[in-house]
Order: sequence, then structure tokens, then C-alpha cells
Amino acid sequence: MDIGLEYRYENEVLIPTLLVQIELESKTKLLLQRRPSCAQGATHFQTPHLGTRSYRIEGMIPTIPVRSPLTLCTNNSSIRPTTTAMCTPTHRVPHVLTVAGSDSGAGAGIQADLKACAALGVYCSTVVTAVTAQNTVGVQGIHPVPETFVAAQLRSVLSDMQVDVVKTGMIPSIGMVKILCQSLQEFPVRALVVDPVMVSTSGDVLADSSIVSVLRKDLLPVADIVTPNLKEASILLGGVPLETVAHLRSAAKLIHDLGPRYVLVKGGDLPAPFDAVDIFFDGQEYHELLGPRVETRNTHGTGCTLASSIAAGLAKGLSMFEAVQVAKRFVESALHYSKNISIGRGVQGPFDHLLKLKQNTNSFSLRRGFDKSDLLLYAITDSRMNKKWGRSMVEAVKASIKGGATIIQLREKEVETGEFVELALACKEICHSKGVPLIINDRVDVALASNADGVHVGQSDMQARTVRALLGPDKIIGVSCKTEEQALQAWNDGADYIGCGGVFPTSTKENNRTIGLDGLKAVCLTSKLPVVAIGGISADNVPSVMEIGAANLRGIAVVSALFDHDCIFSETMKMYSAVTHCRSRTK
Ligand SMILES: Cc1ncc(COP(=O)(O)OP(=O)(O)O)c(N)n1
Ligand SMILES: Cc1nc(C(=O)O)sc1CCOP(=O)(O)O
Ligand SMILES: [Mg+2]
Repeated sequence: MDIGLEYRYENEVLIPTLLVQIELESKTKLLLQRRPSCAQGATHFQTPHLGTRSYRIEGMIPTIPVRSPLTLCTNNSSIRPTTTAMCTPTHRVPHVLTVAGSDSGAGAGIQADLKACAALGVYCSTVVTAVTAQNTVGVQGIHPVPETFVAAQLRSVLSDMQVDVVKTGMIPSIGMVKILCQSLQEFPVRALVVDPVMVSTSGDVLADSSIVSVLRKDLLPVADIVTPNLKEASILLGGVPLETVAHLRSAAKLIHDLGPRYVLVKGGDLPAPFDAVDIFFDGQEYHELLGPRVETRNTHGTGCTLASSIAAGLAKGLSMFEAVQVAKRFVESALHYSKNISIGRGVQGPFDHLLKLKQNTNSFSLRRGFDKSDLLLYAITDSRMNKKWGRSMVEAVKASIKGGATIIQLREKEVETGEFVELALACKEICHSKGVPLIINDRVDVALASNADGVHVGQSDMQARTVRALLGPDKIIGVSCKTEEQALQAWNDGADYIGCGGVFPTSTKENNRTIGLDGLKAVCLTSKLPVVAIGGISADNVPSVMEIGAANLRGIAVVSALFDHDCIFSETMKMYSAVTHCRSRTK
């Protein structure tokens, strides 16, 4: 009989878990888990085979481990736990192990995985399978690591560290695939994400065809998700041409038949007219994940990053579908942030996973010119809704950005000035860590005091012309407009965008005149500024709004569709999918 004491991290608290392993006469092993109380006393295990067994615990078992060794007494002997607690309070962190190649240019491979996990708040350990000499032009050389050394790296990490998820990238030999599978049998983890790296985004072959059969036979059947791009999906299926979304769907099904629990076929290389559409297949349903195509040369490493971001989401406890959506959103945001960065002279540059490389990263106000693509999903906060659902403003803002909000507006009509400034500072930190601008509603003083990225004013607030004089040329100014005249005035006053509504009736803003889709269209057709629609917008009516046929309608501004719900994250994802789906159709 073995007695173990393990500390498990649950909801921010470390819970001691007693592991009692009893070997029955029939050699079957019973692993019993029990959370001993913090006090001394007997702990009883109900065992289906052995009835009730009592074990006495001597010594306190606190929820935060301390070095005092504990003695566990059974009916007839005292057994010391096999694990000794650590000396100082510890915090179990989500952990991804990447098994991939090193990219000397640091845009893809191990380096991309490390940066992605760092950006997403997940610890990442590494097993290097090959060292490549590559840059923004292509791959100049590949030096596989000896297989025995890959095995040694795997043992070093998996035997010592609590890895939640393993993510695989470039695996250059059949032997390495077999070594990995053996290691995962010896050291099981919660999930395996397989990015079947065979061809680099620059078109260079990173794994020869002999690997394909062992990937199919050995690795895919034990994978939780596999994330091929078009070329890799085609190679996995014997070279079938994949040129349409329908082809992607059938490829996802056929690859799923090879054994992985989920499949994500990335359609970024699909020819126009589609935006970057990926097919997520869970064995039953297909999900088309659309996202705005970011026009940039800095796409090197997007595949690796998407897979390691999925692994990070799984390590943090997200469901597979949530992890995929958040990962996709993360990559889009990083590409969008990095689109005008210049590294290397080749055709494909790296991107900035950490959103830190540009001057004054933390201040949108210094970004030359307002980026109208930020208007895509405009989240406007509401304290009353936060109070109703029992959450803080910071939690609400975090969840909406995680779900896909592209710009945040703090709209507080009752709060005291000092509190409003504090709130703005806290929310600005969250927004800027994710590359999202923060706008303050009405209050120019609060925007100045918190150095927010801009202000949104209505017709009865300070005139946009005055706001511009106070904030300077690089802050973002939005104006509420219901009429064409107001839209022209906003343009004359130097505003950056207009908020136009209420498109539909809303209870969020009292006594608000509804202008309908016709009113919205009339303003859009006159406006020289980008427009964001607002008022009573929900996932159901997004298509009717976005398809009014106005190129300068850049997005939707919503309050209750996001914040008058228990789960802001999922409601925001729903709205994000709805609006990106429409954007891709109307571009
Ligand atoms: C994007 C956007 N559009 C409109 C509004 C409405 O602003 P609000 O202060 O609530 O009302 P008015 O002052 O415009 O009448 C907004 N907040 N955001
Ligand atoms: C803040 C605001 N401004 C409006 C305008 O018409 O200018 S309508 C509105 C409320 C929007 O809330 P919901 O998304 O819950 O309908
Ligand atoms: Mg106002």
C-alpha cells in the first residue's frame, strides 16, 4: 500500500489530496483520493472492494503546504507520505511543454511557443527536436537533435515538472515520434496538441514524407487536437488538392477519422474571397471560424503560435472550442498590432507576440492616426449591469477583451470623478496589455487625468472641436450622431469616428430616439468618418445592421448584448463571430 499526499490547485486555493494506493490480491491497484480536513482525526475511505478503511492523520494538513512532514497511521502501522510538502506557499501554474524545432529567426518554432505562452500567462518548457538556420527569406539548414537526446530532454521535463499540455511542432524523424509516444505513455498529460509541421510558411520542407505515415499511425490517434494548414492537411490525406471551404470540411472529417479528438484545418491560405476561415470539427459538428484577414508580411510563425496558444488555453482550463477561439483571437490581435513592423528583408517577417516592440506601446494616443478597424466590436461598459451580475468593472473589461472586443468605452453617468479616474487607470492597463484602446464616455477631464486613448461625446456634451483642442491631434474622438448634419459637423470638428443610433429600441439608454436601419444608412452614406452602429444590437440583428451596404460602417457598439449576461466571455465571442462573419461577406 502506498500513501501519497499531493497538493492540487483548485480555484486559487491549494488543496491537499490524500492518495492511497492499495494493491488488491488480484493485483488491481485502487487509487483513493480524499481531501483530509485540516484538523487531526480519522479519515475514512469508502472502497468498493474493501469496505470502509480508516486511516488516522497525525499532524495538521493545511491548505498551503509547509515543510512539516506528516505521518499517516493506518490501523496497524504508520506510513509516511511519499511526498513532502514544500517549505513555502506555492502556486500551481498552467504549464505547456513544447516539443519542436528552434527557429534562429525566432519567429516560429520553440521561440514562438515561448512568446505565445508568456503573452497568455502560461509557463512553457521546451524539448528541442532540431536546430534550424532560418530567417525571413526561408530555411537555410536543419540540424536534427540526436534522438537519444530528445528522449533525455523529455524525461528531464516530464519526470520533474507538472506539465498540463504537450504541444508538438517540427518532429524531423520517425524515431522521435516513437520516442514522444513512449514518453507520453510513461508520463501522461492532460492534453496533446499536434501541429503537424511539415512545410514552413516559407514553403521549405521541414519533415520528409516518411514521417507522414508514422504521424498518422502513432501520433494522431493520441492527439486531442491536430492543427494542419492547407498544405499539411493535403499531405496527411495523400496529396488531395484543397481549394474551397467544402474541401476543408471534408478534409477535417477525413483527418478526424485518423484518430484525433478534434481537428482544426486552417484556411488562411485559401484563395479570396474568403477571409481567414478555419474549420473546427469535433467529430459531430463543423464550426467555421472566420476572422478579418490582416494584410501584412509579418505572418511567419502564425501556425506554431496558434497551436501553442490553444495549448495555453487548455492548460488554463478552457474547453477545446474556447481555447481555439481565444487562440485565434490572440493571433489576429498580434498580427494586427504587428502589421507595420519591419524585421528582416525577406518576404515573410515575424510578428510581435508580446505587443511591446513598437514605441510607446502603452499609449494608443501616440499611434499615428485612428485605426478604424478597432471599431469592429465596440464594448461599452455599464456599472448597473455589473452590479446586477455581481462582478467588478475590471472583470467585465477583461472578459469582453478575451471574448474579442476590439475597443472598450467606460460609460459612467453617476460615478464620482476620483473613482472614475481610478477605474479608467485600471481598465487602461488591461486594455493596453491586449492592444485594445480605451475610450472615456463624456468626461474629457477623466480622459486627460488617466491618459486614456480618447473620448466619446454626444450632442449635448462638450463640442468635438473643443475636445480636439484639449486632447491634441493623436487622441481618438468619437461623436454620437443621429442625423447627416451632425455627421458632417463631427467631421468638421475633427472627430475620428461617429457612433450612430439608436438603430433599434433600447432600454439601456433612456428616452433615446430610434433611427432604424434607414436612419443609419442615411448617416453612413453622408458621413466622411467611419461609423459604428449602436442601440439594441444583438447577435440576431447584426447581419441586418452590417449588410446595409455602407462601406464606412466599420462595426457595432453594444452594451447589454455583452454585459447584461452572466458570461461576458461567451456572449462577446458570439458577437465577435457574428460581426466578423458579416464583415467578411460585405468586404
Ligand atoms: C459609440 C457610441 N455611440 C453613442 C454613444 C452614446 O453616448 P452617451 O453619452 O451614452 O449618449 P449621448 O451623450 O451620445 O447622447 C456612446 N456612448 N458610444
Ligand atoms: C449608449 C447608447 N447610445 C445610444 C445612441 O443611440 O447614441 S443607444 C445606447 C445604448 C446601447 O445599449 P444596448 O447595446 O444595450 O442597446
Ligand atoms: Mg454623452
